[in-house]
Amino acid sequence: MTPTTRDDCLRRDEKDPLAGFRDEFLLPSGTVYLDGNSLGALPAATPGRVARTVEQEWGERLIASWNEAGWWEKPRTLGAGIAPLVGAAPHEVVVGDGTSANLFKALVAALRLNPERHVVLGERGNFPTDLYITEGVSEIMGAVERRVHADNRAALAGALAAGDVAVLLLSHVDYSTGALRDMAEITRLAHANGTLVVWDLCHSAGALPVELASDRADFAVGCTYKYLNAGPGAPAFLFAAERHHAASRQPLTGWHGHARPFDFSAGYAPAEGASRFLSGSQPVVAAAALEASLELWQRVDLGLLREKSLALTDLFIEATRPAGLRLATPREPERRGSQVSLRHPDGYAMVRALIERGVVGDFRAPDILRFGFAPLYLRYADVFDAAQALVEVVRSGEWRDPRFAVATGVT
Ligand SMILES: Cc1ncc(COP(=O)(O)O)c(C=O)c1O
Ligand SMILES: Nc1c(O)cccc1C(=O)C[C@H](N)C(=O)O
Repeated sequence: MTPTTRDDCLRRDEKDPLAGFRDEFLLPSGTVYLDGNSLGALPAATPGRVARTVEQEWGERLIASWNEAGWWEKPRTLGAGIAPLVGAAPHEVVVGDGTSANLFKALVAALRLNPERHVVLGERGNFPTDLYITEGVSEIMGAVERRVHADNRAALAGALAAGDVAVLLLSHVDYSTGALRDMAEITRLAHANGTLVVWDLCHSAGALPVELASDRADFAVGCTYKYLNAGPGAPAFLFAAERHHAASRQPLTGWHGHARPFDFSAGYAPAEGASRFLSGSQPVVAAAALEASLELWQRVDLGLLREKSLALTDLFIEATRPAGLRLATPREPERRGSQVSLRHPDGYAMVRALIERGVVGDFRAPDILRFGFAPLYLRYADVFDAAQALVEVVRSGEWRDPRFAVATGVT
């Protein structure tokens, strides 16, 4: 049942089995933070962990820490920490580089695994880096890029049925509308047409349970700075299904992906397993922040997380109805990520006015007011208050104040 009053929400908060996690985050007071789908909140354990890496591991033990503190192994140990959150085996995930770089590696590897074909199928309206990297990969690989509407099943099936698609790249959850795609069904359809699939998990890792192995995904990439709370610019992850390990050839053949890096030999030989997707040295200090957040994430029941996420998005959708904004997010729970998007041509000013009231969401062109729901640190009462604030902003017309119309840097 969707709570309908603030008192209902307070009662839901009292019974919430995930409520205790809120105290494990450092949140500014007086703010309802609905932008954890862009930059997640700071775990309370992170500053201490980063300080330990800097002061003790680096400051005191210097070079010895590559072995003693496990720095060399971090891409694999952190990958193993992400694996249960995305339904993968520990040795199928490595951490390193950024999402864009990992997309590049995964797309090239997938194209090379399907050498008879030369089409990369992407989706219209995907996050721009996915579009741009696909463009770059296609140029370098002599491939042809096509785009379909991912949520139009007939169009997707038709594009795959052409029989020339080497690889399909999709976002599991759309960054703009929050639409959740059926990974199992789409992957099955792609495979039936001889196509490999790369999934972008930026908006699903830590937002909902993901089942890469049982859904038969080929490759996946994702960032750790949104729902996984690892901090701005934190290292990303790459999943490669075990069945592709031996034959995969990625293009950024640096020494961290070499079979025997300390032989310092003149020729490249790929490492075993997903490690062959690594390239060069990784930001160890940033990795410490990811390690701290993953320790917290190991204790999260993803079933409970999904239940609360759907309850929060449902509450927000219902409680913002009086604002009269058009819903861009699917109403059916099984088609929704952990986000609610509403449309209005003056959405930018509305979001700015809302931020002034202490409710932080964001705006995505051309007309999307976007709100992310991180179940570990959001309370039902917060969501109720945020919805009320949005209704008041829209109804009062306070967003018409000219100072809210001026675009300001990063949004
Ligand atoms: C779907 C998606 N892919 C990729 C990215 C980002 O890529 P990178 O981490 O390389 O900046 C984002 C957000 O920034 C995203 O929403
Ligand atoms: N990665 C970001 C960045 O480096 C700067 C500003 C914003 C971001 C984001 O993550 C945006 C986010 N992917 C989005 O869905 O809009």
